[in-house]
Amino acid sequence: MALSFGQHNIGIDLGTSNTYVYVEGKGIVLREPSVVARNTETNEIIAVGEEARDMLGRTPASIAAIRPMRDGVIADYDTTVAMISYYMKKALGGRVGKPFVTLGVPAKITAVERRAVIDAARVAGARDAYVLDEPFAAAIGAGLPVMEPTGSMVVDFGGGTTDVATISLGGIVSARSTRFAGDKLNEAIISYVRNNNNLAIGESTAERLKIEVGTVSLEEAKTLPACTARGRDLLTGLPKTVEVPAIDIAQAIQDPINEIVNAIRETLESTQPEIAADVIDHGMVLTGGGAQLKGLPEIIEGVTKVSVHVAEDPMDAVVKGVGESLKSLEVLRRN
Ligand SMILES: Nc1ncnc2c1ncn2[C@@H]1O[C@H](COP(=O)(O)OP(=O)(O)OP(=O)(O)O)[C@@H](O)[C@H]1O
Repeated sequence: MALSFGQHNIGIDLGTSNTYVYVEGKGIVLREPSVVARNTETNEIIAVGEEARDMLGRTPASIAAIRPMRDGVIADYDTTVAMISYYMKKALGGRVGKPFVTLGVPAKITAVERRAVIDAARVAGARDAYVLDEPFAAAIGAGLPVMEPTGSMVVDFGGGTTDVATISLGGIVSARSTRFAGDKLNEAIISYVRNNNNLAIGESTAERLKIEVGTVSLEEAKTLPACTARGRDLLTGLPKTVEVPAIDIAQAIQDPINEIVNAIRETLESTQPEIAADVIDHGMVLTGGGAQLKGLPEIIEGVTKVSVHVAEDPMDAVVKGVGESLKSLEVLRRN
């Protein structure tokens, strides 16, 4: 679409864990955590992004560090508006004029949840807003031939949802969305360490342990060093440090990983035969932060017998795809 002076198109991956922003003509300009810190009395915004993330689990009564997105959808509308508005201004720098905004959303959310994302972007200052299904965007971002008469399969393993979809001829053929994703892995680690080490740890510590170990393979985990976890001893109530073996972390995340592998298997089972045949030929592509877990492609291949590839820069795939789609914004606007 030809833009007149002062108009800009931007694409946003409004994720449960991270928000990425793409500005047409510039590419990805911002990658920040989806966290906002507010003063609990005045509601004033104190920090957004990394600075706010560092406050998670460490705030006094006067400050609330909030993750406004949960399970892929808006959980706190006003805070989401404030976050989008902040990131839009940051991404556009001093540029004037309201942008057209396209946002990625999980494929299986309700019409009301979709509407809330569009409204939030408009209230945050968008001239107008559109949404694009995240697995479709991820497939574009991963370079899959989404417009061709051939079946492609993508698994977008994010923080709040894992979206699984088969795509052909510019549309989603079948999709599944499960809330088993990065946050559920963190919850599983918190509960494992609580039960095995009598230690209460926070979300950020669980996230660090998961990324440090970085594997779902029990064999590989046996070869890795233990991780240090600090938290509150549940027996004495005092601060404590423990060494958690890597195998414990890999073990802790087995159940949610199995749920994700099941969602992939079920999607394949409900796929039309021609699409299934294409997927066998080309394999499936993993995107999102969770795609970086080592051993995951092998587990999925073992269950589905389909080859699995991890996209280049898997966390950028959705925003890249949304960015690519801005070129067809005229089509989105007409629809
Ligand atoms: N190296 C890594 N190994 C394992 N998990 C990782 C790694 N890096 C990031 N993650 C996880 O990926 C998730 C974030 O991924 P991503 O930014 O793609 O999700 P999101 O877009 O915010 O979420 P959603 O799409 O579900 O709304 C977090 O749960 C994070 O812990």
